[in-house]
Amino acid sequence: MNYVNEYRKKLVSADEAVKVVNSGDWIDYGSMCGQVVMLDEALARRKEELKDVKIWTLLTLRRPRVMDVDPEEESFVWHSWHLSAMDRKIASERAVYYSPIRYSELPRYVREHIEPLAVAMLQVAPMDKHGYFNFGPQNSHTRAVCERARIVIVEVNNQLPRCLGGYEESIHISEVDYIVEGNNPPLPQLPDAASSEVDKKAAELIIEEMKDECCVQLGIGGMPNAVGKMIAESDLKDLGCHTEMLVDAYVHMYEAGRLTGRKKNIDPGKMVYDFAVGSQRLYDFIDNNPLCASYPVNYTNRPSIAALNDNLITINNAIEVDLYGQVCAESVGTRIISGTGGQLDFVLAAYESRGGKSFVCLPSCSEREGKLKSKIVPTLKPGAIVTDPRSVAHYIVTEYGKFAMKGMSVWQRAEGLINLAHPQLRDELIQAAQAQGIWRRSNKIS
Ligand SMILES: CC(=O)SCCNC(=O)CCNC(=O)[C@H](O)C(C)(C)COP(=O)(O)OP(=O)(O)OC[C@H]1O[C@@H](n2cnc3c(N)ncnc32)[C@H](O)[C@@H]1OP(=O)(O)O
Ligand SMILES: CCCC(=O)O
Repeated sequence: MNYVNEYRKKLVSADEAVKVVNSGDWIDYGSMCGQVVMLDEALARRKEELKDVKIWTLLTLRRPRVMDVDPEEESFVWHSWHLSAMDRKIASERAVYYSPIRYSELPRYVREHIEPLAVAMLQVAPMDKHGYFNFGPQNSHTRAVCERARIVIVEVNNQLPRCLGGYEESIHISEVDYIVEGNNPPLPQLPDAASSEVDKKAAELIIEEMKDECCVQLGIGGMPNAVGKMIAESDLKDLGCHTEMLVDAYVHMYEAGRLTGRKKNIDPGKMVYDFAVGSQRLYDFIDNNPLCASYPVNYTNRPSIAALNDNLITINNAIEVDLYGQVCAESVGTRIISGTGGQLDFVLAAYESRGGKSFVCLPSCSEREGKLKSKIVPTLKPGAIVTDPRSVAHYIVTEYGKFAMKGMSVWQRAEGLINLAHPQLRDELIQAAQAQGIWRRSNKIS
């Protein structure tokens, strides 16, 4: 079948396409590398005509034009399923409304619980000969959004890698209402940041717990990426990849011969991921690569699926951990930093996996205003969000050690966690533990 005529009929300018948006509408802007660019500029040009257009997105990587033209938030309201560093910056200037959700639940939530969206707009790769537009490196909940929208507008970007499924990695032209040919901006790049000494020490402690053939999930943030790079330099063999976010570290692991996926129980031989953000090297690696399989997040992150892989090792980051073992990975007190994302999904999945282990890693402290501030804290700051309840978190790791706290009593947790704190900050934590009634006389610090 030839789709060229249908393509021509649906092809419009960005200004023409965004005429379908009305005041009060809920619309979706695409996620991550797939957020719209030309359509965003065109919508921003309609600022004076529109009021209260509510925009959904997830993990903003480019500053949207609609935010710049509407500082009073009269025309456009920004909603995110997960905040990126860019969203945090926007949130310091104006409201960004976050919806707390376990990321694995998002496609079903979109399909079954939100009101139909007026418009879904998203970037896609150029149409293939079968009439499909590939979503690029953001499978996520994209297909669910398209199904739930009355009108679908695609903005074609020939820079988007074609990410093979899995499933739900593309949309057919018959399901698209308007096509806009974009100006092909390069993808947002996450620099492959150098690892600190603290990252390296934590990474060594985690790698000691890993064995050949285990399956690796790396979470978002500096430390998990550092662990990934050190895995590439280890002598581990036949590792597998089943992850939400594909990052450069997996390319390092693959190229170093560490990662073959041969022993995975599901999707053997495939690097399974939900979305990818990284350097151009990563985008080139996943492009049309049958080694990689992109899946919606209700496949990658659902604990009962991820856990089908034996020896699932999940490595995520946190902001603070309290002496009871509650993990906060998404706020500093009431100040939102990110979101639950897939962290809880993968903590649950690792424990369900035969031989699996979840690691939440963080530097023991940060230095602010010339003072060391512990990230192991007596209690979380007022308003801090518990990402992983104490009943599910498994290993906590800092540069000073690791502690498997699952099932431990509160006094064992206090001891184990204080041993992960910076040595200069341990005494005050012991005093707090005593005051909280979770320190026994026999407790000791190594
Ligand atoms: C993606 C997957 O594959 S699945 C699951 C992974 N998802 C998750 O874990 C979701 C929640 N986790 C996260 O979002 C991240 O891992 C984080 C936020 C915990 C850490 O990410 P990093 O990029 O390493 O964080 P970083 O150290 O740069 O801190 C982020 C911000 O919080 C601030 N911050 C972090 N800890 C503290 C603290 N204890 N006190 C004050 N501020 C803090 C930093 O200053 C920084 O602020 P800025 O962006 O305004 O400069
Ligand atoms: C998009 C969600 C990212 C995360 O899980 O942290």
